[in-house]
Order: sequence, then C-alpha cells, then structure tokens
Amino acid sequence: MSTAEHVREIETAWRGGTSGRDAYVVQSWRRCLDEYRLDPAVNCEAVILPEGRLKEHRQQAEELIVIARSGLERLYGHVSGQNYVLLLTNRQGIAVEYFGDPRQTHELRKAGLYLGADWAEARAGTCAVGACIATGEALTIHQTDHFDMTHTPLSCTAAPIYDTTGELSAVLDISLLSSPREKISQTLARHLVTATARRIELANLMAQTRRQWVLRFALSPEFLDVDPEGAVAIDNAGRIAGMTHAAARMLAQSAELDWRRPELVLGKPVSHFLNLTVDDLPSLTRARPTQERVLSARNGQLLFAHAIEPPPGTRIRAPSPAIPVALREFGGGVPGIDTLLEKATRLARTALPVCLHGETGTGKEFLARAIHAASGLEGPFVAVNCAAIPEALAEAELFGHAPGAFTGAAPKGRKGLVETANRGTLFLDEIGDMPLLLQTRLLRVLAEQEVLPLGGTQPRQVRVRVISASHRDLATLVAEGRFREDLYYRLHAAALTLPPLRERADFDWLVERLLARHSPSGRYLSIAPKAREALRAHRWPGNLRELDNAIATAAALCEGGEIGLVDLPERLAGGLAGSEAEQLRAALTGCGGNVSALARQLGVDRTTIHRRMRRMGLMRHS
Ligand SMILES: Nc1ncnc2c1ncn2[C@@H]1O[C@H](COP(=O)(O)OP(=O)(O)OP(=O)(O)O)[C@@H](O)[C@H]1O
Repeated sequence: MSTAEHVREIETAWRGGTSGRDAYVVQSWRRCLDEYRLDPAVNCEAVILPEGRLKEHRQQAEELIVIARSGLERLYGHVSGQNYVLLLTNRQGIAVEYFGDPRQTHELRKAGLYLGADWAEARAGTCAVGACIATGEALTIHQTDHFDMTHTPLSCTAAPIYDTTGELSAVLDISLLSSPREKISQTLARHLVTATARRIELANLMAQTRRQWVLRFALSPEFLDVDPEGAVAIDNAGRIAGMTHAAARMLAQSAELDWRRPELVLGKPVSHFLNLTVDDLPSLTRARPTQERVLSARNGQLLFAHAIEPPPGTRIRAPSPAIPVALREFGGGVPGIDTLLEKATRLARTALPVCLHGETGTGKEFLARAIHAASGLEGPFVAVNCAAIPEALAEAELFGHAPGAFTGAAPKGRKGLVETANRGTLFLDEIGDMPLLLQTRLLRVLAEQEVLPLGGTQPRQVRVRVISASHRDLATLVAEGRFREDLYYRLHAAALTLPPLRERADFDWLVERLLARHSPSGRYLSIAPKAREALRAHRWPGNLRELDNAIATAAALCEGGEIGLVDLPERLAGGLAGSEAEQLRAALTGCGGNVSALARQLGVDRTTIHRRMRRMGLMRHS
C-alpha cells in the first residue's frame, strides 16, 4: 500500500466511511487525528529514551519487572523461534523490559522494538501498546493498521496488565519485524500474551496479599489449581480487597456493573457478587475435592473455586464483641492478653484510678489511651511524664498558676495539665519519679476534686480519671519511704500488668500490625522468613518501642516490598546477615564479577545490586 492510499483510507474512515478495519483501529486513528493532531503523511521515527530517563522508569517498575520476569521468560521461550520480540511497557507506554534476538539489535532499535522505546499513542500514533492503554483491552495492530508508514511493516499484539486495584499498570507486547499478510495469523499471539498477562496479575495478587484470603476461580475444575482464570483477595470482614482483571470483569458482570469502574467493586462485600460469605471460605480450601467446590455468581454463572488461607500469624482474629475496638488494637487472640483486655474493658467503664505496670516500652501509654478511648469520657487524654518535668516547674505545669504568680509567669495565668484533663483522662507516666512534695499536692487534688493554681486563691473544680504508670515497683518505693503510701492506695484501685514483648504469644500479630503501620501507602510490606526468625530470637529489652523502631527502619531500607535480614538493625541480624552477604558474593563470582550480568539474572536494576553490596560491606572489586 502506498503512503497516499494509506492516508486516503484513514481520512475516509475518519469521515465515517466504511472500513474493513477493526473498530479499535478506526477509533485509534480518530484519536490520532482529533486529539493528538498527528498527520498520517508524516513519519514519526521510533523514539528511544536516553539511559537516565529509562533508568527512572525502570526503577519505578522494578517490583513489577521482578514479578513478571519468569512469565516473560517463559513467553519469550515460546515465541522467540518465530522471531517475536517481547516488550513490557509501563502505563505511559515506555518499554521497561525487553527480550529480543541480540543479532538483530540494530534493526529492532530502529523499529522501536527495544528497551526504552516510547509507544505512547500520542507520540507514536496507532500502535498496539498505545491502543491497548487507551482501550484497556488485548488487541493486535497489524501492518497498515499503524497510523503512519514508519511502523507499517510491524505486527504488534498487546495485552494489558492490571494491578490489584483494577488500574492498568503495564502492557505486555509481542511484535514481529515482518509478518504474514493476514492479520488472523496473530490470533495465537493474542492468546499467548493474554494468558501471560493473566498469570502475571495472579502472581502479583499473591505477592501483594498477605493478610487476606485469596479466592481463585475457574470455569472448569481441571484447570482450577494449575491455571485459574482469576483471583480475588477477600479481607476478614468479607470485602473485596484486591482482584485480577479477569476477576474484576467477572464480578462487575455478575452485578451488571461497568468493569471500567473498579471502585464499584473494590471494598464491597463479596456477597454482592457471589453467593458466598467470608464464613464459607474455609469450606473452599483444597481439603475438599475440586468438583465439590462450586459456587455461583449473582448472575447465575457457576464457578469452581479454591480458597487460600492467609498464612498463620497474619490472620486477623475474629473480633471479640466483649472487647471494644480501641482495646483490641493492643493485641490479643491469645489467652494472657485477652484476659488483660477483658479486665481493661471492665475498668474503662468506671471512674476508678488504674495503675499500669510493665517494663519500659511495653505499651503502657498505648493501653492508657485505649482505655480512655473505650471509656466514652468527653474530655481529652492528657499525658504527663512525671520524670521529664523539671522539679522547679512541675507544680505550675501540673496545677497551673495565677497571673504574676512568679517571675516569668504568664501575665494572664495558665491552666495546669490537671485542669486541661478535666472530664477526661490524666495519664501520669513514671509516677514513681514524682517528687514527694508534688505527691502531696496531687493527693489533695484527687481527694478533693479541685485544683488550686500556684499563687491563686480560688480552687477550681476538676473531674479527672487518673491512669498512672511506672516501670519501677511502687510497693518497694513505698517501703523505702520514697512514695506516699496513701497516694499509692489511691492510685491503685486497680492494677494491670503488661507482659514484656519476649513473653507475648501474639508476637507475630504485633509484627504484622507494625508492618502495616510502616508500609508505604497502598502496599503491604512482607518479611522474609529469616528476618522473622531473627525478630523472634531477639530478647527485646526495649520491648514494643524497640520493635517499632526496628520495623520502621527496615521498612525504609528494604527493597521490593520485603524486609530481609540485611534490612534489620545489626544487633538483630547478627551472624545471619553474613551468610546473605556470602550468597551475594557467590552469585557475583558466578557472574564473573559482572554486576550487570547478576542484575539481569536476578531481574533487578544494577543500582539495586550496588546498594546491596554497599550495605553488606562488599566492595565493588570483591
Ligand atoms: N499494641 C501495640 N500495637 C502497636 N504499637 C504499639 C503497641 N503498644 C505499644 N506500641 C508502640 O510501642 C511504642 C512504646 O509504647 P508506649 O509508649 O505506650 O510504651 P510505655 O510502656 O508507655 O513506655 P515507657 O515505659 O518508656 O513510657 C510506641 O511507639 C507505641 O506506639
């Protein structure tokens, strides 16, 4: 076909004339003319991004590249014999991964079938990647389907890859430099890319889903376990937490919704779409024969299903209605902690003073806040660290002062912390460190329920609930004459003892909570088995504070969404980190010391290898 004929055909189609082309081709031609103002008579040579820009795009897509790699290699294995080139592009259409015949590098680069090629429709005109991004569907752009003559020798077939929230995140493309004349020759190519995209989405969903059930489904029982059609992640409340694209389409269809609006599906109860609740999931595991695991969608479609439980320790416990939500945040699902929380629940509803005992960092303030939240008190929670206020200022800080009560006093006077906590909770941390004089004053406030500011004459009514805490043994301090006995009894209407972290049976649950706290938004961090082992083995003298800090630091350092041993503070990783360094050293030696070769083998960016080497103290030349 000559350029003039090609341009004429595009103009005819644009005017609404009949065309033998697929509708998505004509729609893309229209976008090129109307939106991007491209001219089919002007050739747009392929654009390959410079190294620096490509690196940025690759770094952003690194996680996906790692997950997709084995699928891509398998696909390339199937198609390389027929001269196909394989490209993985990001959602901007930039090729961030490439498999092609190295002997043809020059021709492939020229044609844009290469790493760093920009296949955005607005730049390259009608092309498979661009049209796939625009429509969200798998398609083939064959020879003269392309917009201008630059790409008309090519035949390109692309399938979209969606993330677990239903957003298009990448495109998988296989292309031929020269192809048979008939477009139908590419039907098999389309099936292949679509199947690979589906498997990449499944792998991605499994990698992203740590704390939820995963329900895989297929239309026939034979393929359910080996090659399911789609999968949905379901949280403990029975809501859809993630899905592959096929699942998104199936769910949308069952409720007669538009599959292009994943927000209508995500977060909704699974029972809106399937005849299923979260309680049915345990009966759909592989413990039962496949043929019996049948369920129906709301539109009557029958499906074979396979439910996969979240790994032990990551399961969120069945909510215990007896313990309010605020207190359930503390932990539980294990006898010792549940008993503690049940007691805290009963105390929260009273005005009784509570004293919390526990080593430093065991969560005394955390629990005090939870008790306050569960108490329904309308006033604020005010925390006072009795060990941190200088003695000279303590009285004014706690009880306030009248105008001009002392040099440097606020001219209008100031409310003390006790009064600030009126109708709420006053949390007195490290109460054992309170000077004796202040203890006397505090005792009076508690007994009389009024506070007299320093230098004031008018006492003010206060109603506060007091929770105190100490990591020191107050009874011993009383025996030593360093703590007032009468205050001790007033604060100790009830006592709760918090166990040290090393004794907590809900340790794994706490780790998961802190992982969730420090996960970057929209992504769950996971932890490698060896790193988890190291966490379990540590004695945790700093308790939850130390664990919280360790996970926060590891979350900032880790790569690929998984905390490894090397990401943990040295005192935790200890000798184990050495063996990981050894592994890296051995792998590097196996690649003849070539960092790029190792990066290719592991499917990561070169900078990642350099970073790991630096962190493990492996110098470049070693
Ligand atoms: N159940 C929990 N879940 C998540 N984080 C927690 C939990 N309990 C405590 N933490 C975290 O651990 C850290 C220490 O908790 P907190 O300050 O309550 O301990 P503490 O016993 O009052 O310490 P100290 O004796 O030193 O005053 C805080 O960062 C807190 O957020």
